[in-house]
Amino acid sequence: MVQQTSGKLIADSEDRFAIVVSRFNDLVTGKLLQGAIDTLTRHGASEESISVYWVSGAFELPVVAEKLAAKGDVSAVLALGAVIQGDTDHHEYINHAVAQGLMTVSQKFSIPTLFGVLTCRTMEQALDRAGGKAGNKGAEAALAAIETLDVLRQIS
Ligand SMILES: Nc1c(NC[C@H](O)[C@H](O)[C@H](O)CO)[nH]c(=O)[nH]c1=O
Ligand SMILES: CC(=O)[C@@H](O)COP(=O)(O)O
Repeated sequence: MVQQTSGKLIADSEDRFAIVVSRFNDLVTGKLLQGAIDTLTRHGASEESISVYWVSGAFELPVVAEKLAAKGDVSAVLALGAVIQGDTDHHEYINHAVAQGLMTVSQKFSIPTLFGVLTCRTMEQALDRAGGKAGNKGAEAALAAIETLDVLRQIS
């Protein structure tokens, strides 16, 4: 019989969630943040268990995520941002650096560090993924945080 483990979509009362959100394109990131908070609370997290930290741009997400993970008093870090392509390749450097930086935090501290960063070509694509027809990447990150924490609890 194959043993399978999956996580419950109900936050544990001991879970503490840190959300790091970037202000660049805050028309979008504010919606990602609200989606994340709404999803966490709808799935059992108390408002008191959620802390929010604002940074300038997506490129600053990993350094704050690392500091929070290193402190050892959060269960998961959700990183929310919206990178929208301009006229140059700048967005590519940001996107790859942020993704790698957040993955490094996750693996270095064994704390779920969720990639809730939109990497879009247009503002329309971003809005579609911040509560529009393509969902809300912040809400997705919140669900992934809750489920991953439960899987980790079942392993250790
Ligand atoms: N163009 C976008 C940026 N650029 C700013 C960088 O994230 C960073 O703050 C700056 O390079 C200083 O280190 N940031 C976004 O979040 N979204 C963008 O579309
Ligand atoms: C992704 C960004 O940093 C964006 O603002 C850069 O725009 P541009 O490529 O036109 O300099």
